Amino acid sequence: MTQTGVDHPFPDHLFLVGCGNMAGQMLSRWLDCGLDRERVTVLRPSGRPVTDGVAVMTDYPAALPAGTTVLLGMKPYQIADVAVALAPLCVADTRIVSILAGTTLADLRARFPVARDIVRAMPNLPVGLGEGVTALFTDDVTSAQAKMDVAALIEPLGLVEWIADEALFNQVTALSGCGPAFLFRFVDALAQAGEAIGIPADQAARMALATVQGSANMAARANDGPGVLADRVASPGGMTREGLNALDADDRLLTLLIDTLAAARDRGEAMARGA
Ligand SMILES: NC(=O)C1=CN([C@@H]2O[C@H](COP(=O)(O)OP(=O)(O)OC[C@H]3O[C@@H](n4cnc5c(N)ncnc54)[C@H](OP(=O)(O)O)[C@@H]3O)[C@@H](O)[C@H]2O)C=CC1
Ligand SMILES: O=C(O)[C@@H]1CCC=N1
Repeated sequence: MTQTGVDHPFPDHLFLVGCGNMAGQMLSRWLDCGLDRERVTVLRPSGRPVTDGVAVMTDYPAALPAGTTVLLGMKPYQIADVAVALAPLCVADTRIVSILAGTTLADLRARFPVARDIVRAMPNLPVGLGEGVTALFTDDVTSAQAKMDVAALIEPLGLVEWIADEALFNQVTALSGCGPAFLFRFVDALAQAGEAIGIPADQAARMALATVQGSANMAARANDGPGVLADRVASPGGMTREGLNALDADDRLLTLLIDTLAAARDRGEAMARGA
């Protein structure tokens, strides 16, 4: 890695295969952090521009520049077609970072046999703000230098967590990769619940979102865990305790969330089996 952004080391060249919702957020953050646009190429079938100065192609180049890191950012089921075109362009030091859900490292190694350094990454959408979570996994074939360089690339996106056991990758994806969707649902439900008990809809929506935002920021800065913070809102004999009692009855919320994460995890496992 030779190009240095404001504070961050970036690869000599970044080749994004797909640049939709997720890879687009990653790229946006990297550009904000000083990634040189001339060192980025995006391949996307639509050919839609990404942003000024970033080259967009609709087909593969004849070769990849030396020191390229490839970000696989298309849909997981497209890996077969992508690999047929991309694998011949890879050399031993082409680095591959895959954000494909449910696509194992073994699968990637089989499709890109020449590339030594392959890392699975599971980001989530707030990476665009530098407030995301990205899980990383690789094996011992990937060099220590590549591990450090990929971690450095991911670091400006937010929290980085290396996962020791790939078997946990679908669980982690369920929690943090899918997590923003679950939280967005919660915000919606909180607003709808407010409306259901009589608050005007637009006001309930604004108040629900601001409550979640402020509370998340507070929890992130607090010395105490969220359980203690919840109890601090609840005055003895007061309103919050009654509400928490409803939420906690028969572990309703916990059970719902376990079911939610398990369903997402199971889908990842099915995708890994090719379903
Ligand atoms: N969305 C999320 O929150 C998260 C997604 N992921 C992973 O990110 C990946 C992309 O998801 P997401 O961004 O939501 O999807 P999008 O549909 O938003 O983006 C898919 C991208 O792939 C491009 N594409 C389509 N067909 C091909 C092809 N044959 N070859 C190369 N590129 C192609 C599309 O091109 P075009 O722009 O021209 O349409 C688009 O840029 C998935 O593998 C998913 O598992 C991981 C974590 C979170
Ligand atoms: O829904 C998906 O499959 C991807 C993985 C995590 C978020 N989106």
